[in-house]
This record gives sequence, structure tokens and C-alpha cells, in this order.
Amino acid sequence: MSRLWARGLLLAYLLVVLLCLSTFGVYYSEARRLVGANYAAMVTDLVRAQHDPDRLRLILESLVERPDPIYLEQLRDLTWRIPLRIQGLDNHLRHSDLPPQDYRPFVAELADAEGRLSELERVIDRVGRDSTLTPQEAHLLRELGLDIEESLAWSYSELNQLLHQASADQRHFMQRLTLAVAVLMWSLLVAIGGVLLMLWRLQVQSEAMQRLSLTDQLTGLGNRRRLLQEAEGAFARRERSDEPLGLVLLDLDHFKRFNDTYGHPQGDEVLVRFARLLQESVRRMDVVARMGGEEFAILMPHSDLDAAHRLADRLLEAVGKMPLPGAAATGELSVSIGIAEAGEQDDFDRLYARADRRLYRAKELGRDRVEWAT
Ligand SMILES: Nc1nc2c(ncn2[C@@H]2O[C@H](COP(=O)(O)OP(=O)(O)OP(=O)(O)O)[C@@H](O)[C@H]2O)c(=O)[nH]1
Repeated sequence: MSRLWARGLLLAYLLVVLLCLSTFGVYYSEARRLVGANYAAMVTDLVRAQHDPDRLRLILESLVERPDPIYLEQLRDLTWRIPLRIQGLDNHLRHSDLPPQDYRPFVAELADAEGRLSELERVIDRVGRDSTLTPQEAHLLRELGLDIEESLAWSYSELNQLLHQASADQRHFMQRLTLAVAVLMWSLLVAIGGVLLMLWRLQVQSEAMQRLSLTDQLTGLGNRRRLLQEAEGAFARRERSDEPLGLVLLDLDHFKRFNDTYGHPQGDEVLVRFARLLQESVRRMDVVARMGGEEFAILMPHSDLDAAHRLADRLLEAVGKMPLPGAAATGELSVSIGIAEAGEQDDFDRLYARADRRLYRAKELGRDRVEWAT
């Protein structure tokens, strides 16, 4: 079943990858086409060229009225300039990313106008020879001029519109691109945020698990594992600094009897109170742990046997005075204690075994006492 799931997920993942790649491909070619196009230069040329038809008409009208050489000169200049502009535009268009079918009809119309310009030049040459204009020539000039002017004006205007459209497309595309990038960034941020949140929650969970695995549920003290961990650290430090290290083992006396007399819940409450008493009686650096049942231990870094003994004596006294819960209030509670200090050759097991033997001896010798000698 899980294999089926994995296959389904892999397939879905591959589909998403394929979809992303094809979308990216389309987007990339579209972007190349639109973003790469520089329409500004073409529009500038076109705007300049759009003055030519008006100028042509004005010069021709003046020439027909009065065939002055100055008008002939202006007309020659214009008939020389217009083909250059047409060639320049044609060149720009062919090198642009505009689809050729979009501008071809206008370029063809411009080529047509260019052809009629040579006809116009011939008439001008003729007029130039004697600066006279027959009525037929005047009519021909008007007709040709009007024709060329119309072709140029129409083509330039259509091309202008085409370029504006392309430029608007480019702008829209850039807007969509900006939006897409924003969405992408947002998704990326959300995804990264999600991953970070997940990692943080995992970290919190793992720390909580770690704490739980080292804590005794009933009393909230450290458990046996916690004591072993701390002892490992303390013995490692001892190798470097030779600091003294004390261990106190405590076992409540006749706890079975206590349970049998007052009930298990009262027994639990006593364990909790005893744990609190221990915790309140030690220094910050000492580690108090419940080893199991009614047995507790205190690891005392930087403490020798005398210090452990002093603490054990205080605890012995304090347990006798500890208020007991409910019906047990009038009863009595005592503890047996075995203490030991780590010797040069000791590891934790040996230290523990020695303290445990002393605790056993305290029990044997009548309980409610501290034993420090083997
Ligand atoms: N209430 C309660 N009792 C517990 C818990 N864990 C262990 N005990 C009890 O502690 C008692 C330990 O009994 P024993 O090992 O015979 O020791 P003892 O009666 O204290 O006798 P000595 O140690 O010889 O003084 C048992 O009755 C266990 O049921 C606990 O978490 N809560």
C-alpha cells in the first residue's frame, strides 16, 4: 500500500515538474520576444518620418503656385530623405521581434510609395531645367504628391499603431512578470516559513521528549537515566580537575507498611513531599534523582564524604519532621542513607555499589541512620 502511495506521489511530482518546465518554456520564449524588443528607437524614427508627408504636400503646393528653385531644392532633399527613412524603418522592423506578417503590408505600401518617388524626381528634374511648369506637369505633381503622401501617412500611422500595441503588450507582460515573481517570492517565503516552523516544532518536541525521558513522572525529579548522564559528566570533569564527588543514596523505611496502612495514594503523596524536601535541601549543582520505588540518590559534585555526611544528617532530621498527608499525619517516617565519595580508581558503578552497600548496612543496623563506612 505504501509503495502504491509512493508511486502515486512520484507520478504527481513528475507531472508537476513537467507542467512547471513547459510553463517555464512558454514563458521564457514569450519573455525573450517581448522583453528583448526595443521599440523606443523605432518609435522615434517613425515620429520623425511622420512629418514627411505634410512637408511633401506643403512644398508641392508652393511649387505648383510658383516653380521657384528653392522649392525644387527642398523637394529634392525630401525625395532623397524619404527612401532613407523607409530603409531605416525596414531595417529596424526586420531586426525586431515583431511577427513579419504584422508589418509586411505597411512595408509593401512604403516600397510602393518609394517607387512613385522616382517618378516625382523625373518631373522635378524636368522642371528644374527651365524653372517652368506646364499645367499637365502641375496636375501630375499634385496627383503624384497626393498619392505618395497618402501612402506614407497611412503606412506610418499603421506602423505607429502596431508599435504602440507591441509596446503595450510589453508593458502588460512586465506587469504579469512582476506579479508572477511576487507570487513566487511569496510562495517561497511561505514554504521556507513552513519548513522553519516545522523544524522549530520538531525541535521543541524533541526537547520535550528528551526532558520527559530524563524525568520521573510522579515527583518531577530526574530519573535514573538523568543521574547516569550527570554522573558521566562529573566523572569526565574529575579526570581533568580531580574534584571530589559525593553520592548519597536514600531509601524510605518500611514503605510497604506505610502503603499498606494508609493506602497507595498517600504513599504517592509522601514520595512527592520527600522529593521536594530533597530538592530544597541541596545546592544548585547537586543532582537529585528518583532511582525507582522509594529509593532516591543525590550526586554531589565538588563534595567530599564529610559534606555528604552533613547533608545526610540534615535530611535524616528533616524527614522525621516532614508533615505527612491525611490519616498518616500522626504516623512516622524515616529514611536509611548510605554515602560514599569517589576514589581515584572509581567509576560510577563502583561508587554507586559502595554507597548501596552502606545503605544496605544502614537497613541492617536498624534503619533511620546514615552509614559511611563499609
Ligand atoms: N505509593 C507508592 N508506593 C510505591 C511506589 N513504588 C514503589 N512503591 C512501594 O514501595 C514499597 C517498597 O517495599 P520494600 O522494597 O519491601 O521496602 P520497604 O517496605 O520500604 O522496606 P525497607 O526498604 O526494607 O525498609 C512497595 O510496597 C512498593 O509497592 C510508588 O510509586 N508509589
